[in-house]
Amino acid sequence: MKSQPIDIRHLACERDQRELFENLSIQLAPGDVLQVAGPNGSGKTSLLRILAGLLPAAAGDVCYDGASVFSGTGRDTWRNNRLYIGHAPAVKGALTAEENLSWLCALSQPVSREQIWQALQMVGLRGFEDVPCDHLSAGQQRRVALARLYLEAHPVWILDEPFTAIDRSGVAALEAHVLAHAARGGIVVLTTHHSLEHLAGLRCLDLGQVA
Ligand SMILES: Nc1ncnc2c1ncn2[C@@H]1O[C@H](COP(=O)(O)OP(=O)(O)OP(=O)(O)O)[C@@H](O)[C@H]1O
Repeated sequence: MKSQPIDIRHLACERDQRELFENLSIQLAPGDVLQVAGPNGSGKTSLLRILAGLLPAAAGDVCYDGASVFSGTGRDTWRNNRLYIGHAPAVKGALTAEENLSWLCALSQPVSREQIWQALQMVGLRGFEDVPCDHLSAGQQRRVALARLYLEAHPVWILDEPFTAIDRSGVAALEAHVLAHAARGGIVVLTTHHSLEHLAGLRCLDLGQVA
């Protein structure tokens, strides 16, 4: 699904009365993959949460298709167009992988059992559909959360540390999926401490140089 442009304008972030960054401006076009980099505590997660609409900005605006994502119909449109996966896998331990995905996806678009099984196969979890998530490893739990990228059709992905606890083949598969999404006109904003320099066309925003 093709994204509309994203315009981040003069954004500022404060946490506990400490300024993390200010006057952050960047435009993202369909096909862009942006890695938000920077040292621990520089505000990468905070920026992604602001973009996702989960944390208020101290100043500035973010526009999607020309409308502010912070209020009114622009906010509703944005919620329908962006998929945020936070740094904690956010799966419920008592529920199976299939039940978690069914529940998570129902918030945006209901999916069939077959679709869920296909997505779990894509992230290497075929055969684990019926296992409660608290019986899965850390990497497997993250794979359950990442299966949403194969199920939901949002043009904008906001991914906080998606590679954490993922093994080498899983990282390669996810990188390929991110590039394929961008090639279809999607936009991906992600944080990671992994080097992604080998990804063609990758853009980088270093918060260590913005503050
Ligand atoms: N819930 C919170 N309440 C108040 N301050 C917070 C909260 N979470 C984070 N902070 C502060 O905001 C700052 C930035 O945190 P953030 O998680 O955005 O950084 P980060 O760049 O993602 O770090 P890391 O690389 O360690 O994941 C930190 O100094 C942290 O203390």
